[in-house]
Amino acid sequence: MITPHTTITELLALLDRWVALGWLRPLDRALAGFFAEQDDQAESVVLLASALASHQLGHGHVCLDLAATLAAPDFALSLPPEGEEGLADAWLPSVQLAGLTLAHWTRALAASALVAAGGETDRPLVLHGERLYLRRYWNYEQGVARALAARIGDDRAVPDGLSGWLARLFPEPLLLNGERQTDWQKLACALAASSGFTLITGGPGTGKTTTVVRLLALLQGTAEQPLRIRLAAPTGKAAARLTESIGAQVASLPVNDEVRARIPVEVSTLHRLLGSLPDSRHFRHHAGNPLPLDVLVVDEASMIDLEMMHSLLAALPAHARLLLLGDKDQLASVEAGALLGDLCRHAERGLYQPERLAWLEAVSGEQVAHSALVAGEPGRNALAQRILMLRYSRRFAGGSGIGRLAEAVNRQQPEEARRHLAGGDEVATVRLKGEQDGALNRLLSDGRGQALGYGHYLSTLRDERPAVGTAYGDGAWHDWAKGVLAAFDQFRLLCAVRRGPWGVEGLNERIAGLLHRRGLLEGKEGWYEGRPVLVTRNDYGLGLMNGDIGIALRLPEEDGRPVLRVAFPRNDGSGELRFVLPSRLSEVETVFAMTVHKSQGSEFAHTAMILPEALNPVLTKELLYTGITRARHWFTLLEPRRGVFEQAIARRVERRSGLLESLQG
Ligand SMILES: Nc1ncnc2c1ncn2[C@@H]1O[C@H](COP(=O)(O)OP(=O)(O)OP(=O)(O)O)[C@@H](O)[C@H]1O
Repeated sequence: MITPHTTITELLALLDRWVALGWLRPLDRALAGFFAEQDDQAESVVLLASALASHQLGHGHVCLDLAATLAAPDFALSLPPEGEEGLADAWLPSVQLAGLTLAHWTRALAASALVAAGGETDRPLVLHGERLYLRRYWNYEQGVARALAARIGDDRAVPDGLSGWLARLFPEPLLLNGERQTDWQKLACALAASSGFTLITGGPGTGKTTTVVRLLALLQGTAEQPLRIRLAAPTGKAAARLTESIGAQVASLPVNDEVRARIPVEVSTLHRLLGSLPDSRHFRHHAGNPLPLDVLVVDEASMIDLEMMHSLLAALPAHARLLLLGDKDQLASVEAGALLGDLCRHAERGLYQPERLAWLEAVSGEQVAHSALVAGEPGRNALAQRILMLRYSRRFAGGSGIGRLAEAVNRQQPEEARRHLAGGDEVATVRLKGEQDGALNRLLSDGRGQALGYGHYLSTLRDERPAVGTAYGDGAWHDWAKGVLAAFDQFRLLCAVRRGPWGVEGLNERIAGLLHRRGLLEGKEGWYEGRPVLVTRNDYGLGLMNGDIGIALRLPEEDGRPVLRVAFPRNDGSGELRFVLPSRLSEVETVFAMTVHKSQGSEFAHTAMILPEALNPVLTKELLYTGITRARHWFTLLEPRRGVFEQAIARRVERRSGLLESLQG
């Protein structure tokens, strides 16, 4: 157990033990060892804090929150990792840290030569209140806070004729059951038209894309010079999805062709926008070489991590408008930082200044009314004036089971959520009896009712294959591959965890085996036709990004010989495919089942989510909400044990960062 008297040798032995258990990364342990060499006076609790701060980065936290760590060590540090409950209890942080007090820990850190506690710039660790940062992440957080603060203060001249434009772009009053409702989309447009920085948050189908397309029309239509507008998203998949939805929206805008032609319909990834440099965390665009644009829209902003946000803000010219779109209730990025969640912490309550609200009402002709709204305090809540939450989902309007289930989970109402799970065709739950449960196998291959399973894409693969003898280069191969990829997106199994019987790894093996047994797949190991794969690492040479999904298909070579190649969508809005030989793909894994984290930015007509048998650190209401909202038409919850769903609803992600505090000064 760690106490103020623990020696460095004892501490490093504990860290070694945690590494051996797979609880800490070798990198986290190495950092503590490095600091021990740098400072022979270092106290063991300082070295411990450095290893834990590094460990927390691997779990998405920008810093180590000392108080939260001591209050609930195992939960705060996400230990033991999923699937290892009950093992090695003596090594749990709750046991090992029991002898440490917050007062002693912060005092030791503040006194350490390794730690900047009063603005020193040459120390590798930074203590701010009860939060300990590795220097690089402190710099990112401060950089982002400074850049955002400048943009939050950036009021723009109100475009000429704003009211008229709003009336033209939003011609119909929003009616719900015959009653007039506040049109938050129109308000978001008014808010964004008068700001250099706007954040629009809303659940699935609340109209974020529609709003931004209309806003872009308004900005182009009222600009003196044509504006250079760029659209981006954190992943290729999210970019492709936005590209798809934006095209139709632009086509139906009530504006003249000149304005319409100036609204881009292509969406790139943030990496491509910034110009990623191979094998480097740096980009071609930065403060010294800013992006050549006037307006930047970033969708799926919940997936932007702190480092990316730092790079993005640095590369954005001061005059450019920035619009962030996203769903604040979704899981944050896997990397450190939960920016959207941090920035939107008060979005439900609005916190608009009375004069700002009065202006918004006057210019839009809307009445701002919602029971959750609270007025902002005079001279405060500057950030809140730039944020608008869309509150009405058109996709999940009225009686939608998926919408109601997602909302109940988001509001942490387990009983209500359970009621929605019981009702109807759209949403269903299946109680599993074991790993080889017949109902599970049927669902995976055949789906349920109209909701499809994996058998669907495999029958597309088999039945729509071009006739024998169709030549290499014939467009029929391309169309077939596109059809198979689209059919695969009709259904996906999502898992909360990677390990254990209900984790991605085991399930992928079992599903391949199942489909093989049923004669739907020719193989179940290695490369076989129909194998769906997920790219797990960016490969700039091949133009594949982490998260891209492809399917192995047999196509003819130039000489007619059939060869297995993996078809990937290009994800650049072109609708084109790229075919890659399996031998060139080293960082891929089979993806019948995928984690909820990896599914962010994607949607499937039928989404099934399987929970593990016991609660573990990753199970939170955000994870459930993100999984449920991946479903477009049908959602199925698979439960090996009753009760885990309810327990997960009761827990929230608590990402540690000081961004909001820094912004509010
Ligand atoms: N003001 C509106 N009037 C009519 N239809 C609308 C309006 N706003 C949105 N819609 C429709 O509602 C659906 C969802 O809108 P949109 O795609 O803009 O939402 P979103 O929040 O961007 O969704 P996602 O969750 O996919 O990101 C679309 O079919 C869109 O055409």
